[in-house]
Amino acid sequence: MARIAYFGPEGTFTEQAARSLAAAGDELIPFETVQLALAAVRKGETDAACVPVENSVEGPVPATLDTLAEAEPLVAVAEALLPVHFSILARPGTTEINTVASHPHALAQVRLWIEAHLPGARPIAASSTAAAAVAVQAGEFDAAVCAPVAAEHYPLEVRATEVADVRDARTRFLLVSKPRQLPEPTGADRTSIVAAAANRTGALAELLTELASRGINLTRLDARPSKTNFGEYRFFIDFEGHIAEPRIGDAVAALRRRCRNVRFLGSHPRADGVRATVEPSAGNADFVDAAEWLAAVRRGEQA
Ligand SMILES: O=C(O)C(=O)Cc1ccccc1
Repeated sequence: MARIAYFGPEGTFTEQAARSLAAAGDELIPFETVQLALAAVRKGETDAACVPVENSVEGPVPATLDTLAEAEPLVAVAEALLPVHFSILARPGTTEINTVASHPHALAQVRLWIEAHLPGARPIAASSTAAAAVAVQAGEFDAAVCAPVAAEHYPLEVRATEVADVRDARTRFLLVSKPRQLPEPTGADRTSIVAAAANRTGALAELLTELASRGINLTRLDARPSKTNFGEYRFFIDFEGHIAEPRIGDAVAALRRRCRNVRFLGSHPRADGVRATVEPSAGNADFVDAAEWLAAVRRGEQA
């Protein structure tokens, strides 16, 4: 039985994601921020943490990326992909809605709906969708934009369901733990790293070329400021494949050679099950064959 921290409070999308990743009997423990959920794993208070990492409409979740890049290393061991549509909750009897609170990612995804259905209502940023529900319950705001499950946790009235400006929006969540034995490769895996490229002409292009030349398909590239030197960036790179595979290991070792700093953020099965596309001559068998041939040449057994 594992203890799993999640970005809460109860009723967030992240709780839904954590439930989908947890095994029977695991204990789920809410934390008010992404940083606190990840700190709980680092301190050993929990075995893992579930946090949002990217949204198909709003892009990366900066708190997650920055916290994974700093302090003691953590690695993603699994991921979940949730469809994201929202319920609008209000206290029973509320007639006028002047303020609508939610997580900034949620507000950004219902801006048009609010303009059309609650004209003039002021959007208010809350730490999470469920924190907005708590604030509405306390009378601080009139309505909250929430995950559908929030209606089961808070005594609020559901005013609208299936709200979303963009159909089929999705958010990807990570289950993160201290570095430990990696999940087995499945053929449909994702590897994540964060790299501080040297501050010189072509440094990022060189990193990407290390991946491209080994036929590795990127699934995400985000730049975040290093925070210490203005104009210096960290690059978060996700790509298809598992670090146990020769071609992926070869590429990550090349990045380690080239960069001031590389941190491995995990290899795990993709939630969408999409198998890696491998270019001709860039398959694992090709890398193994080339390494065996080279070893034989070096032993003087082949030319
Ligand atoms: O606030 C939440 O419920 C979260 O889990 C973060 C989030 C916010 C908006 C869309 C998806 C996830």
